Amino acid sequence: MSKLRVAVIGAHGRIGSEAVRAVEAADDLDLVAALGRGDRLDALTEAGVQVAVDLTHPDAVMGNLEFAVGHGIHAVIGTTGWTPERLATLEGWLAASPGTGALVAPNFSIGAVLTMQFAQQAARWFESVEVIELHHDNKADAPSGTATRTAQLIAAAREQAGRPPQHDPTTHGLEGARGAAVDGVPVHSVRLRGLLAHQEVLFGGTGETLTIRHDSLHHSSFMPGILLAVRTVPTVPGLTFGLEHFLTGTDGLRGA
Ligand SMILES: NC(=O)C1=CN([C@@H]2O[C@H](COP(=O)(O)OP(=O)(O)OC[C@H]3O[C@@H](n4cnc5c(N)ncnc54)[C@H](OP(=O)(O)O)[C@@H]3O)[C@@H](O)[C@H]2O)C=CC1
Ligand SMILES: O=C(O)C1=N[C@H](C(=O)O)C[C@H](O)C1
Repeated sequence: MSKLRVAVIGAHGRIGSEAVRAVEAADDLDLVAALGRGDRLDALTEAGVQVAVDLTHPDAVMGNLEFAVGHGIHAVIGTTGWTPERLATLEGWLAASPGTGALVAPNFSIGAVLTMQFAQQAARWFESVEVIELHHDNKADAPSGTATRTAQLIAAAREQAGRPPQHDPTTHGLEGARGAAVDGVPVHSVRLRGLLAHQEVLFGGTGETLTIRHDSLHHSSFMPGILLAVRTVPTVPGLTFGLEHFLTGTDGLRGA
């Protein structure tokens, strides 16, 4: 069977360089392009790329995707900074390129995906909830894509359960002290040298709290999810948001 022809865009970055190694090590995948800043996107078509993995920057990702999707190249996107408007634009490009698939994944690690699902499950039962995300000190976006998605899922679950908006009695204090409200859920962003990617979801009820914590300790934590996404996205046309939609069995979640 012929190997899937894969490109990594952002190939010299923290996660991109790890993705290059993971794709190279996979028997069924062929890394045919590894693009960094300033490289021409034409290299994707010249190399006959079938799936492009974007791990760049919120300022770069839309241009990369317009080119890739416009040329019928499936896309796996880990780059953050997604807004409803950006997703709608990507959906428009996909609609004009029938058969092309794109997965936008706020987080490729299984633990982070489960954290979001557990948080969604817990949300209906607790009065208070706050999200704390902690990342390395070079991260461009805040809150993280994962924390934003987690808060959105929590807010939707609370609304579905008929929970009223959270009570916040704060009337005095410094701007920002209560974090950023994502759909009404406070999200606090810590940036600290030495960290990689971590998140705590804190729930509070009568006389009890529940904390769900996830830690990505190394960029290898994202690789089984990226490889699963690369292998799956050509079979799922249109836009998919969240790796959970590709997690149909544990057998797909392997390294090389
Ligand atoms: N979904 C997930 O599971 C994960 C997502 N991420 C996300 O991935 C993105 C990258 O993170 P990280 O690796 O830490 O960041 P880095 O800054 O380490 O890497 C980004 C790389 O992309 C390069 N780049 C910038 N613009 C372009 C462009 N137009 N074309 C090609 N390359 C470009 C940068 O080059 P230069 O150095 O010259 O700027 C850099 O080498 C972030 O948005 C981050 O949030 C990260 C980890 C997991
Ligand atoms: O920038 C990072 O490092 C990460 N970005 C993603 C996010 O914003 O959620 C995923 C993970 O947290 C690592």
